[in-house]
Amino acid sequence: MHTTCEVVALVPAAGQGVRLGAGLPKALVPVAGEPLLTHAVRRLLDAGVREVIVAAPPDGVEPIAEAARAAAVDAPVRVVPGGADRTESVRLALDAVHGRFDVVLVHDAARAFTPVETIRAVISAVAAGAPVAIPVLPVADTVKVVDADGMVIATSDRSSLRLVQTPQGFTLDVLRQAHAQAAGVATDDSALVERLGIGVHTVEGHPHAMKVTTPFDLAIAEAVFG
Ligand SMILES: Nc1ccn([C@@H]2O[C@H](COP(=O)(O)OP(=O)(O)OP(=O)(O)O)[C@@H](O)[C@H]2O)c(=O)n1
Ligand SMILES: C[C@](O)(CO)[C@H](O)COP(=O)(O)O
Repeated sequence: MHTTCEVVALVPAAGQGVRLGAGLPKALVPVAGEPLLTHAVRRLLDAGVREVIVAAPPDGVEPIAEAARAAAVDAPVRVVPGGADRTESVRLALDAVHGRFDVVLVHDAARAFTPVETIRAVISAVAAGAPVAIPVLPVADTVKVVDADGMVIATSDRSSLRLVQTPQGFTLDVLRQAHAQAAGVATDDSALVERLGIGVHTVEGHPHAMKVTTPFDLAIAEAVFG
């Protein structure tokens, strides 16, 4: 990694975790005795990130701040109220970035176990000149397109398909431009950049960057990382 590279990370953690159904915001759900958010922030700091800005549920900022700050002694963390969807939460965290950074990462709290090496690979790609870099994995299953009745319309060519993970890395200018100019909600931030016609680079993702979405994912996380 470029040692002089200044990196800020935005961590959308304002989701309720409806699909997990744990009865508390997903970022606070424990694995190995610590909240998902604590694991996520610790790995970002271990990868060399200088500042972390977390988007929290607007009615629950304090417990999120506590979980984020538990990642390290004097953890350089700020917490802002998040939005109604992931895109808005990222934009609100982005609005809170002050100063000059070479790279901005956007990283789901729910991908709490992303290896430090994967985070560094994303940072290095942007530091080396990519305006945007995202970690991806190949698709292992056959993929079909279905209609509203569940009938198959087509079988996709999976050789050109990739599963997309986080952190996603950007130059600050590109991420700001994407959120200012690319209208509408998207399921990831690189899609906003695509709408500007800017090329999105990929780096190799990692199975440990799995998103904890369902109770089964949580059981896997506890079995592997607990
Ligand atoms: N309004 C929202 C919704 C989601 N997120 C964050 O975006 C990441 C990816 O979202 P997802 O895994 O879908 O989390 P939830 O929205 O909490 O899940 P669900 O859809 O099951 O409620 C999570 O870290 C989540 O906290 C956010 O910051 N603000
Ligand atoms: C950003 C993301 O993790 C990339 O795969 C994903 O798109 C988030 O989707 P979600 O439906 O909001 O969990």
